[in-house]
Amino acid sequence: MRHIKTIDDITKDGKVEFGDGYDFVENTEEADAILMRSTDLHGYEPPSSIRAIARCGAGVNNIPTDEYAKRGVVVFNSPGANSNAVKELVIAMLILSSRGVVQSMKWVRAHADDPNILVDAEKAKKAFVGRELKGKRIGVVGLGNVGSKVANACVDLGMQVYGYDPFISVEHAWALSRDVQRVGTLEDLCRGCDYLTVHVPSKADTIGMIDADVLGLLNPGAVLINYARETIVDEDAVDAALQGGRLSWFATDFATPKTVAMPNTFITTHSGAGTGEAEANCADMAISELKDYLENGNIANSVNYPACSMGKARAASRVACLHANVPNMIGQITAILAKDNANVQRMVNESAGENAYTMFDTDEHLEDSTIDALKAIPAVYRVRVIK
Ligand SMILES: NC(=O)c1ccc[n+]([C@@H]2O[C@H](COP(=O)([O-])OP(=O)(O)OC[C@H]3O[C@@H](n4cnc5c(N)ncnc54)[C@H](O)[C@@H]3O)[C@@H](O)[C@H]2O)c1
Ligand SMILES: O=C(O)CC[C@@H](O)C(=O)O
Repeated sequence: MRHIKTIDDITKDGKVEFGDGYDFVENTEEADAILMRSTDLHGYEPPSSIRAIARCGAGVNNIPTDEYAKRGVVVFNSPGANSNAVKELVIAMLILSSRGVVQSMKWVRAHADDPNILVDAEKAKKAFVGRELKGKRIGVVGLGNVGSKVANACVDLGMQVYGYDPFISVEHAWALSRDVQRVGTLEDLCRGCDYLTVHVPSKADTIGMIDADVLGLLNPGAVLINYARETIVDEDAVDAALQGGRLSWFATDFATPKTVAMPNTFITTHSGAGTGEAEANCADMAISELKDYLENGNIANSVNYPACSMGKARAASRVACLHANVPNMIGQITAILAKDNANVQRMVNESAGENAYTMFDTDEHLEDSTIDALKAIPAVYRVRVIK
């Protein structure tokens, strides 16, 4: 039996199914893996029983992924699984910030007792006249799972769409409409935009990237949309731009003490991914990643270890070593296996950044002393006997 600890409400209806051979535990010390969403794990040291953590969602800025890699804990996310949900809410924010929808609905509620409301509403409506999205210029920062979908949807709305992503993947470049014009700098993206929407992860080069200089390049009365992370915008600069009229509206998914005090905001409760479909997609992806890792040692969609697959574990034994990406690791591992006279059927070594993963199948089970010798290699973080 493998044991799973869940943190956060994974799905609204509570449905989280791993199937036969798994159960859920309260005590993390008894768990093999953690399934989670947005809880901040910085400062939290997982017990040694934890071999993997799967984040249902895209952003992993709530998890110290580098530190966990060095403890031999593989962190997964669920890329793209909630991107349609975010795209739809971003489109809603484009419309809400352009058409006075909320203000007009508020007027109706406030005049609910007016017996002539039908006639008076006709007079009131001129206060809520908006503008159309068609023909307006939008800049999309980050053209990954969410940004590429938002950009394509904006093309369909007849907008002039510009995109900026120096690290765009081949997959997303292919998915992007040919009507999205890519630019090489954030400044070129922002110059003359009526709308700016941000879809990048929170990391060193994106924190505070939407600052006073960038905002100053937008057209007066522009709209800023942030459904990525609160850290990406300089909140003081956004506040000043709203007060000074450079921005007419700021739509954000992050209710920080500063954003809630700003004028002209649409603020939601980190609800970009808040649909039953997105929750189920994220949970399904995260669960299958954890199961394949726990049962077969395969890694897909990890944010701190390389992708690696040897299919189902069918040989007598399968062992995985999580280690630093340094020279002579394979040499050291095979030398230890040779001492045990182990016959290796297959071996795979993959690396990503500072970390690497070596997995092999053998004809027979290795001696305990062999496993201990592998663990004793200085750059090895963890050795797993999967089978
Ligand atoms: N509000 C929500 O509920 C919600 C839901 C999903 C994602 N998000 C946030 O949105 C972010 C994006 O989500 P995604 O699924 O599209 O992720 P993704 O990884 O598919 O795409 C991110 C894109 O940003 C690009 N990028 C990275 N650094 C950049 C930089 N300095 N300048 C420009 N582009 C850069 C990457 O190349 C990538 O294409 C996530 O990291 C997460 O923080 C929020
Ligand atoms: O888990 C959530 O509700 C939000 C997830 C979202 O922010 C993400 O990064 O995918």
